[in-house]
Amino acid sequence: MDVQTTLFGATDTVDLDAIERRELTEGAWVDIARGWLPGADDVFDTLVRDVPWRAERRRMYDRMVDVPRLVYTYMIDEPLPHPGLETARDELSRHYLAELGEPFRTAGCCYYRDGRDSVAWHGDTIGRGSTQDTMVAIVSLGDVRQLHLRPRGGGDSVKVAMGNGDLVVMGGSCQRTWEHAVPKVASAGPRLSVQFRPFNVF
Ligand SMILES: O=C(O)CCC(=O)C(=O)O
Ligand SMILES: [Fe+2]
Repeated sequence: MDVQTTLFGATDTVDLDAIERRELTEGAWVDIARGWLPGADDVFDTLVRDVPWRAERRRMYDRMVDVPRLVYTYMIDEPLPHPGLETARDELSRHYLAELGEPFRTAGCCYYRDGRDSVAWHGDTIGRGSTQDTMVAIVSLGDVRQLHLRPRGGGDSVKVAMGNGDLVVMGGSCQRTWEHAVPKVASAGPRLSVQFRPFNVF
């Protein structure tokens, strides 16, 4: 019996055969695998309960504003709050090793409580993402939200729905040549995002 079979039962394994790649411009791409994470409902419940969620405030020009989502980042070697996430990270590391050249090490978590929570346009360019190709692998849990992507130089944007258990991987030059956002919506239930990143990519 392999680890995945032990954790999730014989029919539930983390299957990366069903990934579809969408090439963007300038060497950026997104991989999408729908319903990828086994036991997504259980992972959602556990994360809502057990992640030490933090509300952050940021300086915006001359005033402090609430960051419109709750966050917590599991750093290198910090145990993850659900075994399914450890399996997912290790399976992603194995699947992408030849292309990425290193494993996924950290897990950033975001909690979008309702449609008012969001993340503004940005690239994950703290650390190496500003100069090197890298990957950010997102596992989405809970209600559906849209990941919007747009080329930094201008051009058509791309919208990717992220539903419960879906995997969306941004790769290649995506963090430095494109930006991404999760816009506010009129109505949405809670959604969690877990972003696996290699060392020194934030
Ligand atoms: O909610 C998401 O899936 C994306 C979050 C994100 O882009 C980030 O935290 O850098
Ligand atoms: Fe991001």
